[in-house]
Amino acid sequence: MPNLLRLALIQMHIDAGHPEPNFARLEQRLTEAVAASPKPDVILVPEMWNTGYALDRIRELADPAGARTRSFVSEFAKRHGVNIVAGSIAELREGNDGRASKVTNTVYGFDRQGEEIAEYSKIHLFKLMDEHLHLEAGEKPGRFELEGYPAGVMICYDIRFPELARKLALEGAKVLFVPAEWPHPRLHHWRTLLQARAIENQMYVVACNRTGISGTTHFFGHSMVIDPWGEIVAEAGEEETILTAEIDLDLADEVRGRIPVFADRRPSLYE
Ligand SMILES: O=C(O)CCC(=O)C(=O)O
Repeated sequence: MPNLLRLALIQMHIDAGHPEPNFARLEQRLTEAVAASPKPDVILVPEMWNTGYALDRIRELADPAGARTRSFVSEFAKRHGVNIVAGSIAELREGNDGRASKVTNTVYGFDRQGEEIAEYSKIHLFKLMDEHLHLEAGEKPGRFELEGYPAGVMICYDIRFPELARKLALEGAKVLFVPAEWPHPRLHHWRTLLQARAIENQMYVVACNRTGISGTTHFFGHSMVIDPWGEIVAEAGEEETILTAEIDLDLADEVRGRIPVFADRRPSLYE
């Protein structure tokens, strides 16, 4: 029996430095997404959707312990019986034992019962946008279970690190979720890297990018769903939209059987 999952990717504008309109916009988009027929099984949201890249004020803007985000997403997921991979947000973490608080770029996953099933903080901070000056990097990969299927999550710049995607695939992930804020002029990097991660790891890649302009930075959307053979199943343009697609997770096993990359690896020579 095919393991079908219907996806909805919320490609939306984000107001940098203004969490209130961002919460309101996301609630509206989530409501639109679950009103569709058929209803999605999984919803994916872009990176840093609560604050955008207002890094100079990120400490005052970040969500303390992610509490507001967690309760909002958990409640929505439960009310509508839908899984949500909730973007990522700027989360303020209080330091223990007198250590200073820190801000992380963190994604949470919630299941249809509203239970938290994933938490991952971006491992590779993007120096070109000064992330490393304001945020603290995560320390562990984002492998989780989604309705019994092995899945993984990486955030934006992380997709430039094939080792991380490979690790998740080796741990069984058949689908990789990628929330992002990826701007022009690097559309060809975005598309090529996402396709490469799908082809080399023989897994679905589901990537949701923001859209709109923030300061001088122009985000291009182009959220994508790519199958384990590298075919683009769905791709958005540059406008706000909800991109939908249906995926069959059995295809990952079929492709892995067709070209047995994982069986043919010789890690002793290159790891
Ligand atoms: O790697 C890139 O070109 C974009 C990465 C990025 O914008 C981010 O990680 O926020």
